[in-house]
Amino acid sequence: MIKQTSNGKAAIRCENLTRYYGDVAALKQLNLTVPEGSIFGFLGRNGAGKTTTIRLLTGLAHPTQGSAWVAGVETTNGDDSAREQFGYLPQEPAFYTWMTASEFLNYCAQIYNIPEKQRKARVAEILEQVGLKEAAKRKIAGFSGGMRQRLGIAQAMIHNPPVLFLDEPTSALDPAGRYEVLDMIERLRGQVTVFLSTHILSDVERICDQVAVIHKGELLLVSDREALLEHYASNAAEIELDSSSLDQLAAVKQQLEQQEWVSRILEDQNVLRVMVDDLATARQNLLPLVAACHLVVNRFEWVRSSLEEIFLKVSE
Ligand SMILES: Nc1ncnc2c1ncn2[C@@H]1O[C@H](COP(=O)(O)OP(=O)(O)OP(=O)(O)O)[C@@H](O)[C@H]1O
Repeated sequence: MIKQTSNGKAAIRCENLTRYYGDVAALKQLNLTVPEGSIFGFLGRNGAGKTTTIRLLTGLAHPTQGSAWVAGVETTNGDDSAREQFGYLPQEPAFYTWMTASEFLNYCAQIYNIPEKQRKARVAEILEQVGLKEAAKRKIAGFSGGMRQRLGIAQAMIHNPPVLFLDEPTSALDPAGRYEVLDMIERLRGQVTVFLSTHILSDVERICDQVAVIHKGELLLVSDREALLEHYASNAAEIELDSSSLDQLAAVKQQLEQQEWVSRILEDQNVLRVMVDDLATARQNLLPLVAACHLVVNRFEWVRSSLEEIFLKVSE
């Protein structure tokens, strides 16, 4: 497993965390340390065990085995003493949509026993922080997906916890909504520790300092993002074909797959990403091979691995 550097105290820690649902092992023997102040990406396909992990780490579900701590307070001992230490945004958050954003947050502040005198100021502060100040008096019913998720993050942060758990905060959003939510999360860097589960690799690649990959309830790797990319860095060439050559794509792909030095080919519309094991041989042979197919190529470049390739490699 690649080394995960530790920069001081752990914001989240668990030992042998395990959960069975009947015969289904939703999570097996998870040992994890999330450094304080990091944006931690918890990456896995649907059904990998992400929600189960978050529910166990926050004490919302009970483990079959193992223990967990958030900000040094145990969450798996059956009481709610750790409640103040974290905020949680579920995968499908529910809102009272007839309320305005500030009414809703005021209500959340009451649940957390924030004294009445401080509530108004806290609500105004958090609305500003998540970029909803202008929408404070608008009813939630009219909010976009991105606005709702930012409001969800505001409710999770209302009591100023040191740790935030966000379960797939971007998966139901369109590209614009994803951008605004990721941008907002990125601005939290250094203020809180963020544990963000997702199946979207580009989100992790964009904002997370640390990455863990979970697959079928098992932790496959945990690493600093850069170390991960470095470790798995394979060389790849991107070939963007002109639309006039698209009908030859399948034939070219087949030819490339037969080469010993090609390890994998990903296809995305008119772009082929050819990953190679032997760079020297590939450099000599790839372009001539493409040229021999009489393709019209708009772009050809050598690139390094993306998280997507790494994910495919480790979760096969
Ligand atoms: N309450 C439950 N009862 C039975 N099985 C469950 C329960 N909750 C989760 N599971 C099973 O545990 C496994 C992990 O589910 P989990 O919801 O944690 O995955 P996930 O990575 O969050 O996926 P998704 O993004 O689809 O929610 C799955 O096989 C799921 O069917």
